[in-house]
Order: sequence, then C-alpha cells, then structure tokens
Amino acid sequence: MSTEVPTILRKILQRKREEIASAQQTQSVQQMRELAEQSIASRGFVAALQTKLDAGLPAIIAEIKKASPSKGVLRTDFIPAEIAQSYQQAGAACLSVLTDRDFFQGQDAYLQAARAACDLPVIRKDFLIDEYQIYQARALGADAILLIVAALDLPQLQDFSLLAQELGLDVLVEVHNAQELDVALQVPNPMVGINNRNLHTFEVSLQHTLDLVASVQAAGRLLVTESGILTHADVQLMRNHSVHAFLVGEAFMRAPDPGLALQDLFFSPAQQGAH
Ligand SMILES: O=P(O)(O)OC[C@@H](O)[C@@H](O)c1c[nH]c2ccccc12
Repeated sequence: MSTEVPTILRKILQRKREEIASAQQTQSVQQMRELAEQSIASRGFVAALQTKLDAGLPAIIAEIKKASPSKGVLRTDFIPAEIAQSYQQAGAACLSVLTDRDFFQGQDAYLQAARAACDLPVIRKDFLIDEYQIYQARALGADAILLIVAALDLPQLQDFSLLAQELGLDVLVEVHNAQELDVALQVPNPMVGINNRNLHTFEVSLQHTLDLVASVQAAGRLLVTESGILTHADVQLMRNHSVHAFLVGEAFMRAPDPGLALQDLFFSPAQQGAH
C-alpha cells in the first residue's frame, strides 16, 4: 500500500475488510472459487473497446452509479436494466457498475440485472483488496475488474492480475499520477485507467490524463480516461491528445435519459468526424 493512503480511500478499504470477513462466513473462499469457475462465459471487455477503436469510434465505458461520496445521490429513478439497454442502444462499448454499498449505494444485483439486460461486457466497479472479491466478481458474471494502484502494493497487483486472467476477467489498472503509473506499467496488462479525480481531495482535473498520455502510449497500453468528462469541450480535449477511450458516470447519471446524454456527448453533430 502506498505511504499516503487518502482518508476516504482508507475508510472505504477498512470497511471492505469487514465486508469480506462477513461474506466469508456465508461462503468460503473455496466455495466462491467454485462459483467463479462455474459462472457464465465472460464477454471480452478489452476486445469490445478495441473493436470500437479499430472502427474509428470512441470506446465508451458507460457507468451505472446511483451515488458517490463526493457528489451524493446522482439519480433517484434508478433501474439498472433500463439504463444498460439505453447505453447499449446509444453506442457504448462496455458498462461499469458500482457494487459498493456503503459509499456508492451500489449492489451486486445491479451488476447482474444490467448485464442480463444487454450484450455488453461489464466491469465490476468496487475496491478490490482480496482474491475473494475477484472470485465474487466472476461468480456475479463480471467480465472485468478494477485494480486501484493507490490501494494495493505491486505483488498484490501482480497476483490479482494473474488470478483475474486465469478466471477470464480483463483488468483495468487505475492510476492518478506518474508514480502510480510506474507501478502499473510493471503489471503485464493491456489497459491503464487514469483517474482524473484525486481520491483524497475529490479534486478533478483532466490535466492528469494529459500529463500521463505519452508514457501510457509509449508503453503500448490502452489508455482509458476516467472521471470528470462532462462537456463536448472535455471530449474534444481528450481527442486532441489521441485519447479515445472514456469512462463516464456522472454526466449520464444526472440526465433524464442516460443513453441520450451519451449520444449527445459523443455523437452529436458538434462531435461528428472528430475521430
Ligand atoms: O462520474 P464520473 O466523474 O464520470 O466518473 C466515473 C468513474 O471514473 C468514477 O466513478 C470512478 C473512477 N475510479 C473509481 C474507483 C472507484 C469508484 C468510482 C470510480
């Protein structure tokens, strides 16, 4: 674990340890592993992003998130299956579903309902600190997991990444700065996410992506810019720096029709021919 773990992140990770301990009283690691191994086939997450990019289209991971610690409740009319279908129709490549209960008002059932309602690959958006949660993710039907460099040390990142691969899960390794990126690049994995939001201060700046784009691309990784993409200008700024994969939540969740908001942000006339 990095030396300065941000306060909110520290709180979340603390709570995760309790959740894992209590879940293990109902189902052992061994049982969870068996459920993971028997789970429905995974849909390729990286492959779905790459297909969009190869076609000259933006690769959009559209998020299903009811609330967040920084913004509170984002959406009251919250039906994950409907949102998933709306995202698919609008041209999303993949879904991201928050499963954390205490800080994001998520649920495992939201991931299952969203995935069952469409054909898109889904990433389980949670704070993973134990292999148990990786088995759980696959048992739920997730196609990918998030590994946050600020929450894990290098051996954990390597072990978890390997286990994920064995289970057929793709991995999004998330960083916020150059130091974390150095760690992420030691984990053999095709995808790197740059979170524009600082998990300590909640400050958001797209400059974080711009600062790291050259290093990520030089390493031959697929770069996903995460958080704080709200306007056409934000999307254009990313495109101008050859960033074409996006993880977007709030901008869609606050809109009456999330799919329509996706279309407007990425495919409106102002955006035509931009990539
Ligand atoms: O709602 P936004 O600003 O568009 O951000 C989406 C996504 O990047 C954000 O939810 C996120 C990025 N990394 C995370 C880690 C845990 C929980 C949430 C996140």
